[in-house]
Amino acid sequence: MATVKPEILQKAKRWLTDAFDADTKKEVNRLIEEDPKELEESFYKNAEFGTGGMRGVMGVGTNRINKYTLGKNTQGLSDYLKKSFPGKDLKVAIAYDCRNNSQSLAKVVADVFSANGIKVFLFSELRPTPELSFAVRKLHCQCGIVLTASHNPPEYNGYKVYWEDGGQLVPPQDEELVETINNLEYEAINFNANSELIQKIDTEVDIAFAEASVKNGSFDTSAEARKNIKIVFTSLHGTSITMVPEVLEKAGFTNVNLVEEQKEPNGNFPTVKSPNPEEPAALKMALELAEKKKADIVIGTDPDCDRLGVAVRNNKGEMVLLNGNQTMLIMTWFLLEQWKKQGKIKGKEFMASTIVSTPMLQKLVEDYGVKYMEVLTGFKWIAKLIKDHPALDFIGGGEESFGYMVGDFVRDKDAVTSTLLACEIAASMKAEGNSLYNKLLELYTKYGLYKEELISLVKKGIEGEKEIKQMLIDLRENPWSEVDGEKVIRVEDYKSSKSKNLRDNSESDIDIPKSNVLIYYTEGGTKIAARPSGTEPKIKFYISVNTSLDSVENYDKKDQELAKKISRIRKELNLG
Ligand SMILES: O=P([O-])(O)O[C@H]1O[C@H](COP(=O)(O)O)[C@@H](O)[C@H](O)[C@H]1O
Ligand SMILES: [Mg+2]
Repeated sequence: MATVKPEILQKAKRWLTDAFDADTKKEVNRLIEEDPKELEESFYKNAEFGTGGMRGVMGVGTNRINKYTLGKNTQGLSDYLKKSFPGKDLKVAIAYDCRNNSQSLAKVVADVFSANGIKVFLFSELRPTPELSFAVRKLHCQCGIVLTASHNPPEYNGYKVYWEDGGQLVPPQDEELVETINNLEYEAINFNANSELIQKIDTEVDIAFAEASVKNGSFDTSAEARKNIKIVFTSLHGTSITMVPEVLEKAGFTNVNLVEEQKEPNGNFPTVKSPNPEEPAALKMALELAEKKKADIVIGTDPDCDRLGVAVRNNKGEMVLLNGNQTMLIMTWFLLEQWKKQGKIKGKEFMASTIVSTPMLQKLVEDYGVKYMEVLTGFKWIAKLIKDHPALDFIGGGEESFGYMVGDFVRDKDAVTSTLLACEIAASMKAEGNSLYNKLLELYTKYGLYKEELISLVKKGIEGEKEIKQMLIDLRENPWSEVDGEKVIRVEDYKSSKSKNLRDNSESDIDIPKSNVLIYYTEGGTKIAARPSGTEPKIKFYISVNTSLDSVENYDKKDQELAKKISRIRKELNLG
């Protein structure tokens, strides 16, 4: 049997003291005696806040999601809220998703806040994450929490933290909060709930959120056009079932077919390998139903209903899954057209995306006379832009990772309104004798044909983390100088905030917060970004290539050329 490292044993033994319950101690003892490897994985560090809150595997230990790690977060957050809003009557809203333990962990979080004298609004059942963002502002809370691990595998859970603007926590608050949490002992967690301070919420917020979603996601498409579009929708066992079908109906979409087998919320996600609409396999059942029903559009949402996958028929009538960049492009185009039609583009509007998303978006947005802004990966950064620019109007924003945000009534990506918007676009295009897919190709003829591919290499645990770190160190030491026969002309290193022009060796500063991201640009317009995921044990490589497209008819041929180029790049750079 492998021996346990003394420092790990010391940390684990801390969990055998009176601050922990009998079941926890029993499991820690079991790990000490039987599973030193798992013990090390569970205790080698504290679970960290990443791109979208704290996420981890459920279980005992400092690096796991359990009532003690989340209790400590909540105790730290309670202390931090008191410091941040002195003298205010503090209020927080709490939502949870379909995952195993989400409901009981939500209760722990509610208990700890209330024990600290903080008023709690707790949804009585599972709800979408965007509804929580909405609720924070509607109920004038200083903070909000969602118990979810988004689209991660079933063994995960997590803790998303929202601030008073409805966006997820960003610097400097996130660092200050982590410091407060790390300085706490487990004995300091106050679990003694004050049930008088916990108020269940549902209908009132549901109605307001549904109305706001319909208002923000519907435009001037006729009632008849909406009836004419055949939709297949799947909630993939997640929270969207509580809201999306209702919102579609309210907006006048009458032909909605739900994937019955996936309607039931279930944290084991029994009908899918992974509840991530980014992975084509997740939409398999929905696509099968679409063939039976001869549907025009298929939409599936992730467990906490902030990301969505959209599939539509191509010009040969086959269903194809759009990637996040494509969904973002078509939604952005549609919103811009609507704002233009309504005479609302006046020079103080903006749209936003992230540094690993398609460069095509900027061209599209600026073509409409709208300002384009780019931030680090994560919708929290887009939400921060809205907060930081109160004098500007936010039209919408998205990213490579599936998900979109329409307007500013929700300050995170929102698969409720985005589902509605996707159906609205499909209906409006069909009514014009066009299609959503063909419209996308038309955009390519205007702005250039961009093709993107995300390569995610899974590297789990302590070893995986080391390997990912090393890969980025290696890349910094031996940067790519040529890719697919094209010279690299610029390298951006977001860790050192330096952008290096390799043509004249000049350097300039990058004016966004530091992050472990490298981006390469070649003379041929290829862009390759590399970064560790902040939500899963993965390193991510984002490849973007482009060419011109003279007509929609030539799309398939040109698209294949770009696909070949991407696979050459993958091979050359050894990206799996
Ligand atoms: O996972 P979600 O749906 O909460 O979404 C969160 O994580 C995604 C993946 O992040 P990473 O590339 O660091 O893994 C981000 O793209 C997204 O903006 C963020 O809100
Ligand atoms: Mg999600």
